[in-house]
Amino acid sequence: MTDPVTELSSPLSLTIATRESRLALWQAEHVQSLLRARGHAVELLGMTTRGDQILDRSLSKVGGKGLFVKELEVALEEGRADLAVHSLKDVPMELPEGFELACVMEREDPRDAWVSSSCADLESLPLGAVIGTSSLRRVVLLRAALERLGRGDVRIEPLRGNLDTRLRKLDEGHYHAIVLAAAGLKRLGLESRIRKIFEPEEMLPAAGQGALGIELRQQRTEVAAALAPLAHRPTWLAVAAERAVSRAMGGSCSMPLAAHARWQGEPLASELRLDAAWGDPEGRSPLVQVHAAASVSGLEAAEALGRQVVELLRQGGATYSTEPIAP
Ligand SMILES: NCc1[nH]cc(CCC(=O)O)c1CC(=O)O
Repeated sequence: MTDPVTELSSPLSLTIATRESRLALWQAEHVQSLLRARGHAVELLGMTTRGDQILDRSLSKVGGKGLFVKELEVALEEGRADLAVHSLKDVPMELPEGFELACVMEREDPRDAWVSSSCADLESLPLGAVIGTSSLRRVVLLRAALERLGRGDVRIEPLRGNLDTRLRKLDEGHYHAIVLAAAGLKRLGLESRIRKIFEPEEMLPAAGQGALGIELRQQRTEVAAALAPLAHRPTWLAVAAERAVSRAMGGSCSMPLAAHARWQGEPLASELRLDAAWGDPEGRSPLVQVHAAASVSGLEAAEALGRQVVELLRQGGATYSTEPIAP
């Protein structure tokens, strides 16, 4: 009997463009090993992106759209690499002409994690405590949670840098606690740093959080065929619904927007429930939180669910981002 894998796609020689943070390298190496196991020869091409260089300012102030992916796309365009592996959360809603998201892989834990050595949770923060995060989504969700607890004394301060940098800044005592994606910590073997996982009800994740996406040039059909076995349809449809929300809200990762989809039972066979939350960055109006559910068997239905949730967000008072995106 012939191997079904080699029948489907003959062995290719592939190069993966990747950022050089520890998390990006882990993700690229993960895809590299999966492709190697299927008989392909796979090399990595490490590169630095603008997003990696900006360490002193909050990304939302810089104009976060695509800061982590542009250089990788140039490498694909120039034929120096065949594919790029991204945290889907960092991938802009609209890819540039000629590029496609060819493969969405099975999602890691999509939730946010509370990291602190001194405090078990929000409730046990001392008076005047400082939490570190620069994500506008986390800021508005934390503010809402702190307000519910009557903890107007707690401050939220900017925190930037890759995972190791952020953990170091916590350990140096600049913050009582920080909030990070559980997926990144787990991938880097730092799960023991997680003090508490926020359930989506407490802190709704960002669109695409925990999922990996593989980008390539359109018309590289032989590369797309090689990636097909790595795709995970339940994740793909869930993140398609989430990303439809971000897209319709004009969103990037620099928006105070959360969108999270979950299969209510067996993936694909049950309804997909999509939750979204939008916060006023200036904190003048309360958080808008909505959800809807539907049977979703394909991309059309997933995106329709996303648009339905956007309609609910708008009815609740959420506004589009109309700010121009800084270069
Ligand atoms: N914006 C940075 C970023 N992009 C993806 C992840 C984590 C891994 C993931 O969501 O897949 C992180 C770090 C974080 O938010 O803590």
